[in-house]
Amino acid sequence: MDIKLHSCLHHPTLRLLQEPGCEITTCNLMYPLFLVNDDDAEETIASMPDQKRFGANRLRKHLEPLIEKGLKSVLLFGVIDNSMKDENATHADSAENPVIKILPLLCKWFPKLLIACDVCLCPYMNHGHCGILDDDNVIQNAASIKRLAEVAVAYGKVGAHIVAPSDMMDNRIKAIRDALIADRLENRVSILSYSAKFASNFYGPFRDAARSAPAFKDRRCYQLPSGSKGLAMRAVERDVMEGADMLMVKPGMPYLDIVRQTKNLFPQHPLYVYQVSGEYAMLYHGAQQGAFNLNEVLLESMKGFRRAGADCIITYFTPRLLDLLEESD
Ligand SMILES: NCc1[nH]cc(CCC(=O)O)c1CC(=O)O
Ligand SMILES: [Zn+2]
Ligand SMILES: [Zn+2]
Repeated sequence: MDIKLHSCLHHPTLRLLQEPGCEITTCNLMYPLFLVNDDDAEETIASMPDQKRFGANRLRKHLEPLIEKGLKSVLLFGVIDNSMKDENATHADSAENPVIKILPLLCKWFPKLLIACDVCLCPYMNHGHCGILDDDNVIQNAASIKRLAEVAVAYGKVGAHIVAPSDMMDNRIKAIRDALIADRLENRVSILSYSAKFASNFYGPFRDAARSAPAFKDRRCYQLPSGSKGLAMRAVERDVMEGADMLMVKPGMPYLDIVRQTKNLFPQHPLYVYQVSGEYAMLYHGAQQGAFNLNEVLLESMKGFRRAGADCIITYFTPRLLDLLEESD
């Protein structure tokens, strides 16, 4: 018999039935935001068109309509002036940190919003690396994870629901887990580990947005080589054993096999995928040059993440997707 497939495809609802588990709802999206200290700031980011760094007041105005459209969760990044950076990332958790300042306001303005904080030292370090360096510019792992745990606890104390360490130091999840328990925050704060985070060229635009590019060398001594799948799975496994509540693969589109492997290995852990700044820029500019329709290509990329096994997609396109979801109702 000739096998017929077109008979499954002639109606939109029939087509949806062929995509089980790939639906995109507001719960499947997390929106990354860059926060700065000047309350009235709304700074454009050259490398990331349509994305901005917000001060508290502008952030509130920006988020109000998005919450109306169903925005469920955000991921916060603090950005400070270079003059405030030092060798110990002092302002990662000081009273002058924009995340520490704005988080309590966000909780008050939007009590239902799920708020995650990126935990790293690079945006607050004068050298731009994700850990503390010794005199030979080598990462001091023990000192780094101690500092990262302090930062995670500080974000937890001001109301973060999720702390998301992106630094990739060894055993940071255990250090953060222990510190949260010591401060009795373990029932109020989840750990979303950037468990399979690859050293990637796709982070370029972000490093401009967050002013967090390393001043010398690169991050290959602590982020994964792009071809490594065994080591990626060891990293994921280690983070699960150390107490990660949720897992992440980053970047997204070039690493869909890793998304699938991670989901297969730990199906019980919610899995995030980060469609990073370079992917954002690539789709944005590609569409602008007429290579494809942005909305169409965006929805296709979302389906791809879901099909590969991602439960939640961290994407700068979240506002656009919220509009698309409204239209499709
Ligand atoms: N550790 C900081 C951090 N957290 C998230 C990203 C990348 C996000 C993006 O590109 O959108 C980076 C950059 C890096 O590791 O160099
Ligand atoms: Zn970092
Ligand atoms: Zn190196």
